[in-house]
Amino acid sequence: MSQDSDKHELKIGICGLGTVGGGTFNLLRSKHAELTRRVGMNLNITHVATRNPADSLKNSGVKVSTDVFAVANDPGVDLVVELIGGFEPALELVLKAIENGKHVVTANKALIAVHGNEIFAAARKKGVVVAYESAVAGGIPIIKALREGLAANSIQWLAGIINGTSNYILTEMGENNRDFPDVLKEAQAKGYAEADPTFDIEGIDAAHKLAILAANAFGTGLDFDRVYTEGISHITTSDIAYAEELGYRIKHLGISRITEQGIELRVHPTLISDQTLIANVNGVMNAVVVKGDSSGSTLYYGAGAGAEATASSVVADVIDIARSNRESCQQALIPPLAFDKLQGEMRILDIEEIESGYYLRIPAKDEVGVMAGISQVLTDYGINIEAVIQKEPGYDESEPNIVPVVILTAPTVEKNMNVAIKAIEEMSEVAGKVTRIRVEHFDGENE
Ligand SMILES: NC(=O)c1ccc[n+]([C@@H]2O[C@H](COP(=O)([O-])OP(=O)(O)OC[C@H]3O[C@@H](n4cnc5c(N)ncnc54)[C@H](O)[C@@H]3O)[C@@H](O)[C@H]2O)c1
Ligand SMILES: N[C@@H](CCO)C(=O)O
Ligand code: NA
Repeated sequence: MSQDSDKHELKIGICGLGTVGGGTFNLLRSKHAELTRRVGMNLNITHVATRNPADSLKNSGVKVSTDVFAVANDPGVDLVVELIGGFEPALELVLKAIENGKHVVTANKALIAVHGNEIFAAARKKGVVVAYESAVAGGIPIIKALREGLAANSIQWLAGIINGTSNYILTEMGENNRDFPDVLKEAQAKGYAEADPTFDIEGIDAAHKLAILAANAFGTGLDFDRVYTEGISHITTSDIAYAEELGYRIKHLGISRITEQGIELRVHPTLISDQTLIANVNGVMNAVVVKGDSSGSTLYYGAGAGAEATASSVVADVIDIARSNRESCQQALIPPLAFDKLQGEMRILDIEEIESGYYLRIPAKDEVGVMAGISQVLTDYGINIEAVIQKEPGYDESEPNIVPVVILTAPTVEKNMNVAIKAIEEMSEVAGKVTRIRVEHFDGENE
């Protein structure tokens, strides 16, 4: 850490100068004078590590390495900003920085969700901070809101659009009827997607972020392995159109809720009423609704990805650390997670135990009595039908002999719905797999 002589300077090392690293470098440099005035401390980039150093770095006065460990081992660095992404060498790098007594700021949700328990234990031992605001919902200060703004609440549930790439794809499919691969390519070109875009479209990135949100909201450990994870790759433009006909939008949501039975941790496409605020969050924007027992429901909205928005959160973490250094706080302003002691073992519910409404799209054959048969199966399992759409044969051009039947059900336990779906698929009048999308109504979301 800094010597007394330079305690008014925070020496920053940045590892990785891609989308977020480049944005962070530019933000810290372009706002240097203003940030110094606000924080009362020089936020100086002293060392960067990048694979292919740009010529413009040569005369920048910043030390440049190609090896990220040169930054973690540099005595002229107080704080390491990890923006290389992935697990290796990011984990080793972060642990090395901590071992060397340096604070860490990272945007790497995969790393925090999967290895956070180990990283925070090491940081606690060394008395350094590991901050990760930029890892969840890009530019939205959601970690700060949970940790500070809502600190007096018991959180009852949270739900969010927390993957910008998926939201961008669903929005473009719905509004402009565009093809999935085409929109994904565009999201990649804009720097929104992960290095491996299956993380975005299969829900893994959202599951990383949900694990981090839930740990902050409910004081649990990081339980990424227990997050039920489903992506958007099976959603069709027809599903989006049918949902709209019924007054709903399809959004990829991360949901965590405390129930009497345990805690829900799940990410999946979800039908939500088009009258809710969150249903109208489009493009790369993210939004998180948090229901506190005192605050009621609160909504946080902003850009979920992109160089500048994400850099805003990286630099906010740098500023928090600078302030806690400057004020010689006894305790770091940013604790490892929201709670010093984790809540006792809280049972994480299996997806089969969760109750929700369902949207079912059933590929029926054009035969007499098919609708009566489907209704009978649902009645047999005690599942109420709330709405039905039945189209004429050939409505869906890709399946000319099929009569699509779309049903919205009242809430039921998933285990019950699984057996009902199996029974429907076994009907001779049904031609294939049933598409199922969960439906949610959040109490108080629009208050
Ligand atoms: N792009 C976003 O909008 C966004 C938003 C929030 C969080 N994140 C997270 O931020 C991190 C960085 O994402 P990005 O979009 O900036 O990725 P990126 O691919 O644009 O940048 C990563 C950079 O790190 C460099 N790098 C990787 N390994 C290295 C190594 N061993 N040594 C030196 N350089 C190395 C790469 O060459 C690249 O320039 C990831 O963890 C990502 O999940 C990204
Ligand atoms: N790939 C992520 C980046 C922001 O975390 C997304 O699309 O949301
Ligand atoms: Na954030």
